[in-house]
Amino acid sequence: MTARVGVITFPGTLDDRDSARAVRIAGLEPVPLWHRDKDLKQVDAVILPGGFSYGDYLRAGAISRFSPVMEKVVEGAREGLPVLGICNGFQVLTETHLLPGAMLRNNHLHFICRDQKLRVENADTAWTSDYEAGQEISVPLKNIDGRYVADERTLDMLEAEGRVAFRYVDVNPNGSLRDIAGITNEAGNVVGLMPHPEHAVEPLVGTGRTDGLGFFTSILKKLVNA
Ligand SMILES: NC(=O)CCC(N)C(=O)O
Repeated sequence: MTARVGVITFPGTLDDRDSARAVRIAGLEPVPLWHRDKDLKQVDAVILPGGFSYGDYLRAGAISRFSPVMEKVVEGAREGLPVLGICNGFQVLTETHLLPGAMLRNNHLHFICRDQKLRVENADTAWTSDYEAGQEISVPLKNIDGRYVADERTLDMLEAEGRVAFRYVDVNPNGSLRDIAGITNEAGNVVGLMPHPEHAVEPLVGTGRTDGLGFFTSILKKLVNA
């Protein structure tokens, strides 16, 4: 028996299909969830995919956090449900305060779309256990509101607790403080990052790299082979 991973679609979500595909390639069953769903259909984990939910109006993720499904996501996350927010999904996670900090416009004010090198700093989370700490991976990055910020105290706390899960390597593409590309909550079940692992899971497409697959095999191991 395999585990079921919910993939939420908000109006304006773009990457739900690729996320579901990555889940399937890893050997898990993707379960489509709609932003108006009032329950999570008993899934074992949830992915908030990338895109422009609600057109990024007000602030990216600011309206999605009020979608009915988010009530259950927040409740589940607090009880240990694994949740992964990718790009716009990370923006939603900061807006719901499941993860600290906020995403601002890139410091150069442009949308960027390219492959980006990252270092996996924390390989002990639900979504990164199939990587080695310190491992460098390259996956696509595509956003305009990708600049991670938080106050100094929060940044120091994240560093001290090992909660900076990913850091940009070689170049900081957007002015994110301390080169932060993604973070985790204290328990390691909620992870958010700006780059897109779900777009780098098959050798025949894109750059041919499969560096993003580890996110999905990590959760497979946690849920099925644990
Ligand atoms: N790829 C994405 O998820 C884009 C995210 C986004 N809303 C931004 O431009 O910042």
